[in-house]
Amino acid sequence: MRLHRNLCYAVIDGLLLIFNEGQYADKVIQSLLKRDKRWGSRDRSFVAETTYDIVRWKRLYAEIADVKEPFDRDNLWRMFAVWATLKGIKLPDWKYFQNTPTRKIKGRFDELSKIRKYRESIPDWMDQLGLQELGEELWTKEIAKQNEQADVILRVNTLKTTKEKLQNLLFDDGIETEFIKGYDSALKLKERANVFVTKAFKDGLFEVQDASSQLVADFLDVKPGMKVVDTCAGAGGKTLHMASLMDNKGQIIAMDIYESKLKKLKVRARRNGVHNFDMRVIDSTKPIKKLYKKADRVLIDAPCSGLGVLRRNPDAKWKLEPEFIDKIRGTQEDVLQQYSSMVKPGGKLVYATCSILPSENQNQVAKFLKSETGQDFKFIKDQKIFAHESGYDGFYMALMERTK
Ligand SMILES: C[S@@+](CC[C@H](N)C(=O)[O-])C[C@H]1O[C@@H](n2cnc3c(N)ncnc32)[C@H](O)[C@@H]1O
Repeated sequence: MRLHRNLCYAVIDGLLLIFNEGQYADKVIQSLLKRDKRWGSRDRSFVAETTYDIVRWKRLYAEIADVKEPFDRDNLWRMFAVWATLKGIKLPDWKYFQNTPTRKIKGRFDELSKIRKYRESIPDWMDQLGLQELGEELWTKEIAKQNEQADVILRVNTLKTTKEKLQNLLFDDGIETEFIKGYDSALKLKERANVFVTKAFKDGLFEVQDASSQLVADFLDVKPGMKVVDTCAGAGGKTLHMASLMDNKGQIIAMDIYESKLKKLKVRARRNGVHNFDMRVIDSTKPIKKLYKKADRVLIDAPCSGLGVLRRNPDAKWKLEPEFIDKIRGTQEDVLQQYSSMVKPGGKLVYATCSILPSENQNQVAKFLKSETGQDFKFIKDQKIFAHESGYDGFYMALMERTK
């Protein structure tokens, strides 16, 4: 591979914004990709993937390059040189790469690879937390997998098409996909591609949604005609999936504390041809009280640390803080207590997170079931999904039923 100067500059500019200005990697990359209309798909994927790679391996590369935060441009060029050297890319004779100690870089890499927190490039606190919650063996395997690039998975919108038809349409656009056993509506891209520019996407024939996340709507066992509350709906990935499983029949009430997120759901729903839903912003306890014991199904897709989805959000390794995880555990407890009240007797409740930590998952469910509110519920089953076992995002889901 030959390095092109303007593409490398774009990566360095992006890293400055992500590391020093605290901007989100996906947003920064999106805007970097608009920089030069002449860039082809290879150039764009170089910028996106190199930036993500250096974000993912920040701690390891900074340690090897012997640079400290806040990084200046020279520091970032040194980290870039580490990235290129470890990838086996020949460094051009630009001033930034003069005197790059190639052999020393490889030696430092071998040395640091013996220590998990450097090898997996994670903060000390995260390594301790993972170890404490999952134990050495599980944590070591999972965090290694969380550093791999995630596949692109589509969820076919069965309101508008079938898996086979969509596969053929995408094939005509040069995008090859395959079915995934055990995931009814999923298509996996054989190679990364920008699927958002396809006519099939604009026509609402699919959404991008990880395979693990696609299991949640099925787990809740929604049926056409039911009254379903999606309490933490956000931009509605799971609302849309449930609507298609319900064949647009019945009612889904999508709630969130942020109106801006629900507005995105509205746009997606229009594209998907979903119309069996209403939206409610949770700005008081009123919308919850109004639905007391009214819902056949309630989904709590709870806010969480996101430690199961580091593959697609590598900058979360640097943005997350242990205090935030403590706070979010409190929110998880609250939402379980409050939102479970909407399930009617005989109705079902799913609590889900994209975390792999027991303290956000099964321990929360156990605490809920022991509480006074939880006395009205019985535990049916749960599923703990680890990326290193499934190949998809780390996830948790628990199914409960209201008995009285
Ligand atoms: C895991 S995300 C939801 C993802 C979404 N269900 C999907 O499938 O695309 C969690 C959501 O919970 C929302 N949230 C945070 N605190 C909340 C609360 N107390 N009540 C309701 N929603 C909350 C966040 O705004 C966020 O959209």
